[in-house]
Amino acid sequence: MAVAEPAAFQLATPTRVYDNVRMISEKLRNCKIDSLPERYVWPKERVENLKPGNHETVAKEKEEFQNLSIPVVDLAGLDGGSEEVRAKIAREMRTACEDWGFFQVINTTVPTTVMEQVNASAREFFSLPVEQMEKATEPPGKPLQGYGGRHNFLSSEVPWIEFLGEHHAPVPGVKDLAKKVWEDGNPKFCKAITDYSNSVEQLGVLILELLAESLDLPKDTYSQHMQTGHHGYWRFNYYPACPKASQTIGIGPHCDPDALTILSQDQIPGLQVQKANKWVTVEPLPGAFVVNVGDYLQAWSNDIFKSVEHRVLVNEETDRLSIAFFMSPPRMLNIEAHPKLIGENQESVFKTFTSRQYLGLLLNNKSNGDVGMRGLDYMRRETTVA
Ligand SMILES: O=C(O)CCC(=O)C(=O)O
Ligand SMILES: [Fe+2]
Repeated sequence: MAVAEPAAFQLATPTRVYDNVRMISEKLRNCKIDSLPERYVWPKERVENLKPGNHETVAKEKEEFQNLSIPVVDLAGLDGGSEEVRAKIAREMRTACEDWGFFQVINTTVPTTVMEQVNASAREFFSLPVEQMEKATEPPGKPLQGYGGRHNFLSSEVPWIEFLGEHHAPVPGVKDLAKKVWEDGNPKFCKAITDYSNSVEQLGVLILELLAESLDLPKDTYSQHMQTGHHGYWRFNYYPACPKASQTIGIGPHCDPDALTILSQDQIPGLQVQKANKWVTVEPLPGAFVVNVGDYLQAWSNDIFKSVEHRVLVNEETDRLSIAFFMSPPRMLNIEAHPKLIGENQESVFKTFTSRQYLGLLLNNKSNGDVGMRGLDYMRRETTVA
């Protein structure tokens, strides 16, 4: 294995304290400032074709891209127990994961009340005074946990986002997090997140089973790694309205360093997926989840499924909330393709690696899309890591 184990997850630059995006948004709206602070302005070389994330953008794209849109897979047929229907749904997912790396699922078993409660909890958190939200800020060694809102990490330009995230597995972190923010530990908030994480994780397991079946592999090929010691991480992404939406970005282009991501977005468009050199906006569908292949699933599938670059636009008038759940195998598990997917006398496309090594590689800033090479490209057999 050519990639060295990281000493510790480190930030490229020390954290400095700035206004958070909600404060800047308010100052812009009240004309206390008339332009975006420089660190939020993303140069054209780094992000092409920025525009506000709104329904007009979706409508224009539909015309321009001739209705190109990410596939929608309807799970309703699974209830009937028919094997043919299950195989058809699995095939649809496979095609979507090969062609797009993304699809939306509708008619899932995730209860509407669970989604209503978790959305309300996210909104409750992001309406707190900044000082209270910041009680959930983690030290720089944990850049993606707790509350994040005054960014200065990974790149010189910072994204227009506030987030709150924690592990659900292997050890659920929500209670400790809530205790820091609310004196009584907000049991309702903890329950909402726990119920949501459990339901969405179950949906993820089902999708991983269907994807394994679609490749003619045993059903539990991937889902077996989501039973114990696996990582489930939830994150609220909150993008306040930005009057200068064409100058900044909610999340810059990236691929997800996980096996599978399941995302619920509100009805404000913003998520864009790279397809045939175009940024295609994912049209919000009520009750749908956006599912995407992460880097580990691409490796597991021996490059059949694609972990595809995506990014998030912000809206000029309205805030946007998305709730993500990231699923990964245990940190020390060797990630490698099933032998059936590797041709005779051939090697797998990717070297064997663990997610621990992989995250170390990303966080030590070898690659985050910025340096022209994706993290997973470092794991291709033909690549030598310096
Ligand atoms: O907010 C979204 O729609 C997508 C968020 C995302 O890509 C992520 O959290 O990794
Ligand atoms: Fe993502």
